[in-house]
Amino acid sequence: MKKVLCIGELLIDFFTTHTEISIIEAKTFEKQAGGAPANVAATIAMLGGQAYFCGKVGNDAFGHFLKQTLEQAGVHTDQLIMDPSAPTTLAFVSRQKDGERDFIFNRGADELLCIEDLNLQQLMISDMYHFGSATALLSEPFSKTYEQLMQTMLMQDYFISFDPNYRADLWKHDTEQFIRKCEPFIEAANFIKMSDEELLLFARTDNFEQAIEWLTQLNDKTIAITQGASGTMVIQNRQITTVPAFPVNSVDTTGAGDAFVGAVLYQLSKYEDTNLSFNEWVTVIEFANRAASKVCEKVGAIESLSSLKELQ
Ligand SMILES: Nc1ncnc2c1ncn2[C@@H]1O[C@H](COP(=O)(O)OP(=O)(O)O)[C@@H](O)[C@H]1O
Ligand SMILES: O=C(O)C[C@@H](O)[C@H](O)C(=O)COP(=O)(O)O
Repeated sequence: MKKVLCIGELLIDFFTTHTEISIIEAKTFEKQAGGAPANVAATIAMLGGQAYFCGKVGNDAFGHFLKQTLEQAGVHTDQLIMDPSAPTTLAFVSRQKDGERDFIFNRGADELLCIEDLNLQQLMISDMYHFGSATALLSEPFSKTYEQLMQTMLMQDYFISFDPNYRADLWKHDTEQFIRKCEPFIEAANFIKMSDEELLLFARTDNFEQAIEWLTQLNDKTIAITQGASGTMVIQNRQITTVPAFPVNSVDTTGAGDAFVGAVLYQLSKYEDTNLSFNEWVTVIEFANRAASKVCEKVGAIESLSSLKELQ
């Protein structure tokens, strides 16, 4: 089984304890471990895969809670840096009726990850690498570190996975800057997961058909467009199909996208050769839809992964 390293943010998600309430009005919040690439690593480990995480938290109570949560999920944390000079990053999350979420990010240690913090030799022991841009590409030094790591993995011809994870409030709606930062990752990746909204952003159109046409020109990679309860569209060269979602009673979709990516990477890590045929990809996506739907049945990202054990 291949080793998968997920690089990016590990943070505390403080969810409003009531739904359909704004962060302004909310009085109480619930603490949960989160951070998109960390959620991916936890999913892989919970499914029985070999997951590694690389990122930075503060050497404070929140940082220790996060490290412990990842380790309990079975993720290797040798490359998780605990910085005594910065607080752990916090996100405040409110959930609306339509499943949309509002975020306020208090950035801390995660954005301070430098290449000098890392033991590159140890990082290179993995075979597959997952990048997600939610906070990583936003500011230096983390964005530089991220680009350098991606280029290093690309030169070594490792398998690269990418999830753009657009957060409008973090990027202050500067979609051009977001697209520009993501483009090298889209070019380098073997597997990309995007939501349908992100697809329209990258294809620079409001027309879904035109956006799909743009996608079919990205050769030699497999792209999954997640569409919530409508399932996932999978595209490889010019082949396209939609794999239906698993119907569930969804209470919170936070982490569904990450569980989806984690489940894809877990399945891929079991193959000797990751150059799968289109039909093999469809089977992988069916499994990932099932894993993602499980996460929708509970609140939170990593906390709702316990039900994945039955899928092992
Ligand atoms: N309400 C739902 N019912 C069943 N499955 C869902 C639901 N919402 C999401 N999923 C599953 O989770 C995957 C990712 O969800 P989505 O919300 O599209 O991603 P993201 O969290 O990245 O925005 C979907 O492709 C689907 O398989
Ligand atoms: O990393 C973030 O942006 C916040 C995460 O903590 C949160 O867990 C999340 O948004 C998960 O992403 P999703 O899978 O796209 O719901």
